[in-house]
Amino acid sequence: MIAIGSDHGGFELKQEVIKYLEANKIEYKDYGCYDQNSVDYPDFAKQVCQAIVDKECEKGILICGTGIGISMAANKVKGIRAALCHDCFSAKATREHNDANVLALGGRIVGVELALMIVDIFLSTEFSNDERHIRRINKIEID
Ligand SMILES: O=C(CO)[C@H](O)[C@H](O)COP(=O)(O)O
Repeated sequence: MIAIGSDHGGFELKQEVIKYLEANKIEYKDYGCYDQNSVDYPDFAKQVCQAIVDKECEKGILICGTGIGISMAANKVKGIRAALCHDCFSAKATREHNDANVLALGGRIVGVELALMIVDIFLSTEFSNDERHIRRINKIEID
């Protein structure tokens, strides 16, 4: 199950990502927002990240205007490794090297086709399980 959330700046792209998930029969839960009215991105980051921490969802996708604020908020949550990716290489590398569990996107930055390619790579790439990457990820964790 994928948790997805956005603010108003990411709303349009979130709807496109949802269409992609549905077309590919990928289960998801939409934590909002549900229209283009102005909202605060940390509220949606918190809900999506909590779903992952609670193991209700395996991974998350968070979208705001730039992807920056929402990834900052997500990375404050213990156990969350959010990666802001606007290219395919980063999406692959962050799964293989960082075992990122949240993908952040900027709805005002990236086009739909590229965003969907990034989502596809992020969701289909496994963590390498390499000892050096595990060691480094463990050093990121906050108390
Ligand atoms: O990208 C964002 C945070 O990083 C927000 O989507 C952006 O700041 C919202 O801006 P506004 O309230 O002017 O629509």
